[in-house]
Amino acid sequence: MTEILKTEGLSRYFGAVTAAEDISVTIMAGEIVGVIGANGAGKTTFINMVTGYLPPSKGSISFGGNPIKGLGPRKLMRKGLTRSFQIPQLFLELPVIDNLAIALAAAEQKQFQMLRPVRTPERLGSAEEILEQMRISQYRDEMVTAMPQGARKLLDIALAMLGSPRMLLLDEPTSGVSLEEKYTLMDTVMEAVHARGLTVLFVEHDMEIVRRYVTRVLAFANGVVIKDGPVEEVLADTKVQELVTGKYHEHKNPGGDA
Ligand SMILES: Nc1ncnc2c1ncn2[C@@H]1O[C@H](COP(=O)(O)OP(=O)(O)OP(=O)(O)O)[C@@H](O)[C@H]1O
Repeated sequence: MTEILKTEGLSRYFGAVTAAEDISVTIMAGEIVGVIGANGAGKTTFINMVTGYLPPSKGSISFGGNPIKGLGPRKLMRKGLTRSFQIPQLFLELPVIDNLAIALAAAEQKQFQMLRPVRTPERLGSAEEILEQMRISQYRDEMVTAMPQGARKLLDIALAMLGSPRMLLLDEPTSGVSLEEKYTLMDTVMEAVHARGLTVLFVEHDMEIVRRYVTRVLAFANGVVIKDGPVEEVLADTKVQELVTGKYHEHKNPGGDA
């Protein structure tokens, strides 16, 4: 396997708050890695730094062997590193197909030109292909507001898959999705991930989802990676149980579903 993402000493401070400290991880191409940690552990801060949404205070990041620190999200997207969000970032009052066409237009153009038509045959073709792969073709011409939460999440992930990325960072893909829908959603996402040969790193609060879909886990606590290893080994670790998994169930999963 070849290395795809490497961070060394990655840190981020907000005044006196240490959101992330000295994060050094190497992800190999094709790995499916889960990121776990209690609320405020630094998971989103880490993802934001890697995807160019937040400048690190210290440390380095390389993607495909090249340094990427300082590059913004659009440049990183063109290099093949994309993400989805905890709360889907969608144009709610536009049809689903236009959300995809606009994302494609924005990715293609150096400067987004509002007055050019976004529905070109090529973009519609790519958009329809990904809608089918994510099993949400039935919403093609619906406004995003007409979609249930699970379908919105799939659309947000579909947006991240446009333009043939190599690596996908997903921030809580199953949050806000009902227990019954979670597995269908993840099965669909993972099928697309495998079909496209993507590397995935995803933040997840549901340990059953983590067990089922990832092979390796990074456990965060207080801005630090306290354990990195095979899923069962990390979940069996006493420190992880003390600082991570116990807290989840109290804060995030009071009814077993967050
Ligand atoms: N913009 C900011 N300004 C100040 N502090 C911040 C900012 N963003 C994050 N923090 C702090 O950094 C720490 C890590 O936050 P982060 O959002 O990365 O945690 P998280 O693990 O993603 O949590 P959650 O599971 O709740 O999403 C927290 O203490 C948080 O309050």
